[in-house]
Amino acid sequence: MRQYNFSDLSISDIQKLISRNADLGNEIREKVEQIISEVKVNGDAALKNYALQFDKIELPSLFIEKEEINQLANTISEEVKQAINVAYTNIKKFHETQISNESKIETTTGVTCWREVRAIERVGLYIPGGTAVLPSTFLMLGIPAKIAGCKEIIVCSPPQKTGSINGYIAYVAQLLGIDKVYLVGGAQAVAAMAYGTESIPKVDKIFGPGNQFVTMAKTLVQSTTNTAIDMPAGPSEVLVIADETANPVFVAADLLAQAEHGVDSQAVLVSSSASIIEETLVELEKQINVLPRKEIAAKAIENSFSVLVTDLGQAMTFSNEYAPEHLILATDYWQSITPLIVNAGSVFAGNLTPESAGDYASGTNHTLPTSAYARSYSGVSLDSFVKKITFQHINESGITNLGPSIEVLAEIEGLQAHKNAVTVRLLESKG
Ligand SMILES: NC(=O)c1ccc[n+]([C@@H]2O[C@H](COP(=O)([O-])OP(=O)(O)OC[C@H]3O[C@@H](n4cnc5c(N)ncnc54)[C@H](O)[C@@H]3O)[C@@H](O)[C@H]2O)c1
Ligand SMILES: N[C@H](CO)Cc1c[nH]c[nH+]1
Ligand SMILES: [Zn+2]
Repeated sequence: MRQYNFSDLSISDIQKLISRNADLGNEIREKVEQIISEVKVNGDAALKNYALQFDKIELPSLFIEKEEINQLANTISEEVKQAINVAYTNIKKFHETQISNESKIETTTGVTCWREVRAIERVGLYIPGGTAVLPSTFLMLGIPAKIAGCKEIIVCSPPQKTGSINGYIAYVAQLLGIDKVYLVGGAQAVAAMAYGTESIPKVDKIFGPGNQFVTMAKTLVQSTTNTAIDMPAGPSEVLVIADETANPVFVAADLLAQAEHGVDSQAVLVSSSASIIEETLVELEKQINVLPRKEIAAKAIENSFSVLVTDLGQAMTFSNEYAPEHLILATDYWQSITPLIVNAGSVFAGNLTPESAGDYASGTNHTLPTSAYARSYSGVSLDSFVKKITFQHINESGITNLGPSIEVLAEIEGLQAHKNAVTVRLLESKG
């Protein structure tokens, strides 16, 4: 982990730190463009070839259905089912609070405006399954999709060594009432959902996190098809703000929790205490050695850094520039700095709040913007699965009241037909 002192950093140093590993872009873009065009032209055949090439599996069928899903779901222990049920309940509770209930407004006499919510009809959920299979991501995407009432929910996840999905993914599918899962991963899954293949229907919007191939594919199909995406949700990252009240054992554990996701993950420590930084570095060494994914975590930590700041205010300045996917406030004084937060995907407040809680089971969604997209995007929520359609109704007093203003505005824009659409009604209502 590289170490910096905030007061020694120039603006361009800060820009460099904030850019993460953006220089990987071009090479990955070319590869992903190639995958997308192959899927567009050769459909299912291309998907089977990529399963062989990247996942090392020969697939007789690109999907599994209800019977096999139920059999696989039965293979998991009661203890795991219970834990998944706890997560399911909390995530559902939190997302149900997001059901919107807007009222109609009469903006001026006789003119009523309102919005009505409609579910996006066909959604595609990408559940990562490369270096780790993530049933938790299935909960995070499937629950709001179901609450929203999406008619068709297409689920893609990379095939496992068994040529199928694992029992945990199957159990979540069963809980959500999803009867089909496509065994397709990576950029090819995104291409399939954006263009459609013989087996996989084209969807209106693609959701879900993934590695750099998945994230690049989402970004590309968004600009070349009419399929939307949730957001760029790439390699996981965390920024921990720690003061002298922080516990270095907890801080190191939180940094490693995101570092173990992938070699391209970033774990950033911003602290007003030099000794907390030192002790955390020692803890990192200790804790990393017992991790099964220690090689991955070690690479990510190597690509990560710490910044020594003068106080919590300066820590927040850096954090807002970095715009982390996850922001942990490892301080007893967290309430004093939450008003200063401008950019973050999700915030974990106080020393007893591990980021893992949000990853799994507290209720908030873990599909969040990475690579500084937290500056402009929110994480996935119920809103991501719906459209809000505006309506208006104008009665006779409304057109009499508002019509003349519309006529003037149309006139100054030189749009006579717009003006006429009002004038003919005004003439009619005057009799
Ligand atoms: N931002 C978020 O909200 C969030 C949430 C969960 C996970 N994540 C991130 O998701 C990522 C999951 O990545 P993963 O790799 O484990 O799973 P993944 O499912 O995203 O990717 C696996 C697929 O990548 C493709 N692939 C692998 N190597 C390739 C290559 N050389 N060329 C082309 N395609 C290739 C294969 O098709 C494989 O099936 C991690 O980076 C994790 O940090 C982010
Ligand atoms: N931390 C990931 C989001 O960046 C989500 C996740 C899934 N499982 C564990 N963690
Ligand atoms: Zn995680």
